[in-house]
Amino acid sequence: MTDSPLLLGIPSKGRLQENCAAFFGRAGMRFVQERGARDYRGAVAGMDDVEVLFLSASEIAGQLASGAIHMGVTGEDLVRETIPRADERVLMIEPLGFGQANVVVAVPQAWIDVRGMMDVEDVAASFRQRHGRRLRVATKYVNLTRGFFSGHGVADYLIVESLGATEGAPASGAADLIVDITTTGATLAANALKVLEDGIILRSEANLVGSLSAPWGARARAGAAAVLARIAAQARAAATREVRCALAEADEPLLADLAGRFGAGAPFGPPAAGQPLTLHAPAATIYALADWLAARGAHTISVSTLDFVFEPENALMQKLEAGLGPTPAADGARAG
Ligand SMILES: Nc1ncnc2c1ncn2[C@@H]1O[C@H](COP(=O)(O)OP(=O)(O)OP(=O)(O)O)[C@@H](O)[C@H]1O
Ligand SMILES: O=P(O)(O)OC[C@H]1O[C@H](OP(=O)(O)OP(=O)(O)O)[C@H](O)[C@@H]1O
Ligand SMILES: [Mg+2]
Repeated sequence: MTDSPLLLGIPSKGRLQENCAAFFGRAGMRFVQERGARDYRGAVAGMDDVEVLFLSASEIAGQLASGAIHMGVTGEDLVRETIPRADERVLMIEPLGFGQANVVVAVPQAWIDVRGMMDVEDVAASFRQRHGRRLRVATKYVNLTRGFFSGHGVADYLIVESLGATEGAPASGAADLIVDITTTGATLAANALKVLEDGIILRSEANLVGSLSAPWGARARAGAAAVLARIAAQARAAATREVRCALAEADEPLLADLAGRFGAGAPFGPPAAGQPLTLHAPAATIYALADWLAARGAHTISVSTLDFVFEPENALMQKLEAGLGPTPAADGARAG
């Protein structure tokens, strides 16, 4: 009986690739491609239960939906567009803080009276009368567009499916307005387009996503637990500073006061006589915390960053386990 390792989809090109590699790097995961950069399968050094597949961001969304991979990094825009009723088929485990982009409705700047979706509804209604045809929307986000337009009562329009350079469609006459993704707005501006005031369909960013239809055997779960433990430990470390100081009366009431004022904990307890006090404090509080400690006679208040803080409980793995339900009795049967 075979039990599949965790199949983890990582963007191999495009906007998300570099940030994604850097993210896993910070979490202590180094990808090994034995046959060089063109090898589309890989491993993670020191993680036997994980196999990495290098795919495009849109393929990752598709393979999470079909259950061909267990976990992957992709944009929420692709998840919502590619997977009907996405919340039944995948679990958004954690937003990753990169790959931010908005899916928006944009119209020619020359349409000065058109500011919001209500105006688009008016334009759509009068378009056939005035031009003898329906309003045309160029996009590759066909499903997101349909949902958003129907939510705003716009029905009389035609989608022109676009495979690239969507922003050029109004100028070339291929469509009248567009739905596309934007980050800086530079491409929209260069094409004399403007975003409607209520035209943000989705605020997207890269997410760590789990598949609810993949065959989650014991080995895949062990692989996920290993990956999520490092990610959680890195995230905890990034939000925390370790503060050490010499302080004569670091007793329980003082520690309670520190927790209440600054959210600072003493994970190793009150120090023994003559030993330094070690605190873990939210990064944003350390200057105020240092002042407060100094006012109480502390000296050599030393602040350091941390690489990892591992704790026995892992909220990310708990979230995944809750979404997956209990391990099926005969894991091996479907695993490859
Ligand atoms: N400014 C941006 N423009 C487009 N996508 C962005 C931007 N910023 C972040 N992204 C994210 O990157 C994802 C992948 O986009 P990208 O164009 O890099 O993919 P790709 O590798 O070209 O894939 P495909 O060949 O399937 O289009 C987007 O769906 C989105 O989630
Ligand atoms: O708001 P901006 O910062 O200008 O970015 C938006 C542009 O970037 C993306 O294209 P990309 O460069 O990924 O090329 P593609 O269309 O070939 O995927 C997107 O489709 C927009 O055209
Ligand atoms: Mg692209």
